[in-house]
This record gives sequence, C-alpha cells and structure tokens, in this order.
Amino acid sequence: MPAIECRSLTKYYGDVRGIEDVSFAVEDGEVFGFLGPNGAGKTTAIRTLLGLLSPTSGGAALLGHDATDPGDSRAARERIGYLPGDPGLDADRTAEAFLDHQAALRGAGSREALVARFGLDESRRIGDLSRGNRQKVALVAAFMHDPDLLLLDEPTSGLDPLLQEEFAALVRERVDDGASVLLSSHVLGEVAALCDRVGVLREGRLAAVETVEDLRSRGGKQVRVRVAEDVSRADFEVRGAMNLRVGETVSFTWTGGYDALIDLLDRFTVRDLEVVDAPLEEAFMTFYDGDVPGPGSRGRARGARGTRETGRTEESAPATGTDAAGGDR
Ligand SMILES: Nc1ncnc2c1ncn2[C@@H]1O[C@H](COP(=O)(O)OP(=O)(O)OP(=O)(O)O)[C@@H](O)[C@H]1O
Repeated sequence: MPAIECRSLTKYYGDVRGIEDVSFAVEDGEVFGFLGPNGAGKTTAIRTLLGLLSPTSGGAALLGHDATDPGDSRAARERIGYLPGDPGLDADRTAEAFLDHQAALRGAGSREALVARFGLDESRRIGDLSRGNRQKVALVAAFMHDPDLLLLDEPTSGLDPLLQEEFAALVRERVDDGASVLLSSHVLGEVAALCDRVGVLREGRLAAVETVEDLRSRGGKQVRVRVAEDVSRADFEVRGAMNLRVGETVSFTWTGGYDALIDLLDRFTVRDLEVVDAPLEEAFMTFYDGDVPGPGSRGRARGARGTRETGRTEESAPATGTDAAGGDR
C-alpha cells in the first residue's frame, strides 16, 4: 500500500485555482518532492492531502485512510508528522508549552533527542525566537513522535546551511527506519539531494513526475575539451551540442549519444577532456522555459513540455504537527 495516494485532487478557492487534477502516489519508504515556484500549488496540495482543506473534487489516502473523511483520517493522525509552510506558532507561548501540547496529542518519544540535536532552547517565548529557531520548533513538533509519514512544506526555509544538513540527515534516518516523506521546495538542489522522485507543479497542475536520476540524465553532459588545432564555432556546431563556447577550451552541453560525441572529437587531436553530468537546472529548463525554481526565483512557470504523471489515489488521513493546521484559509 502506498503511503500517499492522490486521485485527481482538485482544490479551488472560489474561482481561484489552487490545484487541478493532481494524481500521484508516494510509495512506502520513498522521499517524494513537490517542486515548483511560488503559487504553483505546493501548499494547497499538502493541506488538501491532510484534510485541512476540503477538496473541490478528487480524493486522497494517507497510510490507507481517507483524507476527506474526518473519522477515518483521525485514525492515521498519530502516525503522521506535518510541518506547515507557515507554522504561525502562538507567539506568547514558550516552545516548551507548545511542544507539551503537541506531545499530548501525538506522543513525543524523540523530543529530547531532537531538541538537543537542533540546539533548541525550549524555555524561550516563541515570539522572541528568530525565524530559524521557530522553524526548529516546528521541525521538532513534526518529527518527535517518530511518524511513519511526514508531510513537510518548505522544511528548510529559515535554516542555516548547517541545520539544513542536520535536517537532511534526520530525513534519511527516518526513511531508514521505514518512514515515507512528501516535501515541498522551490529549491532544486534540496529536492535533488533528498528525493527519490520529483513532482513538478506548474500553475496548479502536475507537469511531470520523474526520478531525480532521469532528470539528471535528461540534462545531458557538460563537455570541456582542449584540442591542438585552431578551431572555430563552425567545427562544433553540430546536432546535439548546445550552449557552445569556443575559446582556448571549447565547452558545450552534449545531448546526443557517446558514439556521436566520440566521432565529433575524433576530428581533432584532443589534449584535455572533461565530461560530467550537466547541472540539473538544465534539465529543468524543459519544464520552466528558463524560469528555473531556485532561491531567487519568484516568477511564474511557463511552457512545460510533456505531461507525464504517475496517477492514482484512494483515501487519506489528516494529521498536524502544529496548532496552526487550521481549516480552509
Ligand atoms: N486562501 C486562499 N485564497 C485564495 N487563493 C489562494 C489561497 N491560498 C492559495 N491560493 C492560490 O492558490 C494558488 C496556489 O497557491 P499555493 O500557496 O498552494 O502555492 P505554493 O506553490 O505553495 O506557493 P509558495 O511557494 O508561495 O508557498 C495560488 O494562485 C494562490 O494565490
């Protein structure tokens, strides 16, 4: 049984489209990433899956429980950890009081270890904490009951690079222990480092679901070559060579096969050669026509090519990691 099954899930806020016809499954033990720029529908998808927003149509199941049925979804709640994108924690409470409350709802077997690991001072008022420290509180709340399924909305936002590493290690440990994870991000590198598969969200729709490996291989190879002869652009302007730069060394992205590359280079006396995977960003251009999601990206996605989805769904179960869960916004 998949950890998450999502069947044609659609959520409109009045006339505004949140997500439309989103279908995918997160397999047991898988880390699945939602990637998309701001407004693509990541948060809407996660909150609808959790039953915090009622879907306009479609359905979902978390750990085999119907997300749209409050009774059924309650049964899975203790086994799910949720990190909201905007935790909106009560500023007047201390971190300790907040975590006590969460612990009473779901348990907290790993609380002490997590608090120590993230160096969190529980005695501080949440309102007095920095953004990064508030994020730590939300992370402890999401992970402390050792959930079987984690839904994490932009989990590393506000965390410094060291804590981002710590977070990544924590996710891997939970997965080693058998948990499944759905996380959202608009940072490509984060998704590539942590996830097995990526769902690319674009204007509310799932434009594609791919393994990170496939994404990488579609990006082609980055070739840098130095040859003995004097060369001009025309020598390398062949099918399969992109982003050509000709100088003392020649560099290009190669999207063809190895044999064709060897044929191309065989015309020269090669003095130095480097062939490495092209950056993942280049594969991503396919979906976003140059508007690659990343820390600086705030634009809208445009012109996705190809629509590949691994569809299906069933039923789901809400769960929250914090008080901030709320109902329809
Ligand atoms: N409460 C709401 N009322 C009306 N429209 C909403 C509401 N929440 C989200 N939307 C709209 O739904 C669409 C998807 O938004 P959503 O927040 O799910 O995207 P996102 O990918 O999570 O973006 P971000 O990275 O900025 O968090 C956007 O067009 C957004 O304006």
